[in-house]
Amino acid sequence: MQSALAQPALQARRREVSSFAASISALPTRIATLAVESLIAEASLTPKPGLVDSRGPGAHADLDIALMHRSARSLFPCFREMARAVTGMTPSRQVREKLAAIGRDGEAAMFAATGGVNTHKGGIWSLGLLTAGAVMSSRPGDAVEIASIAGSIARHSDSRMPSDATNGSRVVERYGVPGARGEAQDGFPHVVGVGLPALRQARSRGVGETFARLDALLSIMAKLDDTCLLHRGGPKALDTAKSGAAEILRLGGTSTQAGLDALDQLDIDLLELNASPGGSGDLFAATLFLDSLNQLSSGLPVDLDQNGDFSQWKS
Ligand SMILES: CC(C)(COP(=O)(O)OP(=O)(O)OC[C@H]1O[C@@H](n2cnc3c(N)ncnc32)[C@H](O)[C@@H]1O)[C@@H](O)C(=O)NCCC(=O)NCCS
Ligand SMILES: Nc1ncnc2c1ncn2[C@@H]1O[C@H](COP(=O)(O)OP(=O)(O)OP(=O)(O)O)[C@@H](O)[C@H]1O
Repeated sequence: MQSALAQPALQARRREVSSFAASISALPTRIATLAVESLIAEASLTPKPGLVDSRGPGAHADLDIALMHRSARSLFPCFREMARAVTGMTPSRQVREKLAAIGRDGEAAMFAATGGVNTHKGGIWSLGLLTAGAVMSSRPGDAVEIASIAGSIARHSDSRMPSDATNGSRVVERYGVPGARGEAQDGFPHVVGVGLPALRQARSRGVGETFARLDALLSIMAKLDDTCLLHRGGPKALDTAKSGAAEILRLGGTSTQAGLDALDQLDIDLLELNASPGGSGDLFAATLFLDSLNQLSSGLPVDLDQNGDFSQWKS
């Protein structure tokens, strides 16, 4: 029988256990919310070259910003389900196949929300794997570990993967580039080795969040073999995007007038080629996601919705 003295200690322990249980069960919701907010912040970031932003559809006649936001919100159950499914698991073929099944349902939800338009196929893939990596990581907020766990999952095979050729698989074969699958299997080098360092470096220069985000996106574009660009406009579109992005950064980035002028020119060049860096957009959203997880785990406030009205600043 419990002594009267032991009662408060027992109650405190019960409270501790139930608050731990609550924090564990809240984690999938929190992580899925950040994944959706990252996709929304990516779409809202303006002005992006070739991509949908708050000015308009870029090179995508079938897309607009409201559709991108609706699509991102439709993916909340998908990311939360992925986070729940991998809680307590380690990377394995079983995990890969479970995530793939949830991801395909997510694609169906996306197509239902958009009336059949591909808004976030690449986003489901990259953010889905990183969501799983975030749940499985023993070091919350450690971007390199999260991306490396995501890579370990992506390297397992998925026996139920459809064998039909896709836009991505065709150009991967034709041009010998890694594509979305290779990027994930390598542990997202363009997120942890390019986008995140560029975002942090731009912030440390004190340029303001919108410019820091634009510079991070351009840093990814300058290096990535983006299969969206290759599919729409072949090597010419890819070279235009890479060299145009590198030139903006060489001019000092988007917080300089010369950089902004070059950004306008790159937008015009990509629209003429009907080409858009959708893969870079996805990996930039992944960059924001890992950055927000890092801020959350450091006890810092997370505010993904920081894209000011750029048009007021621009001369
Ligand atoms: C592996 C995927 C990306 C299909 O790849 P595929 O090579 O066939 O290309 P597809 O043209 O269909 O889509 C690729 C998309 O990735 C993005 N992307 C393009 N280039 C890159 C790149 N270098 N790195 C990252 N993403 C890129 C673009 O948005 C592009 O639209 C994925 O859609 C898939 O297999 N989905 C099935 C369900 C699944 O596994 N879901 C998620 C599990 S976590
Ligand atoms: N802001 C953005 N604007 C447009 N696409 C984006 C944006 N951010 C990410 N993307 C990614 O780009 C991809 C859309 O590219 P695209 O329209 O070329 O796809 P597709 O269906 O493969 O090709 P197509 O429409 O030429 O047949 C999506 O999978 C999405 O993940």
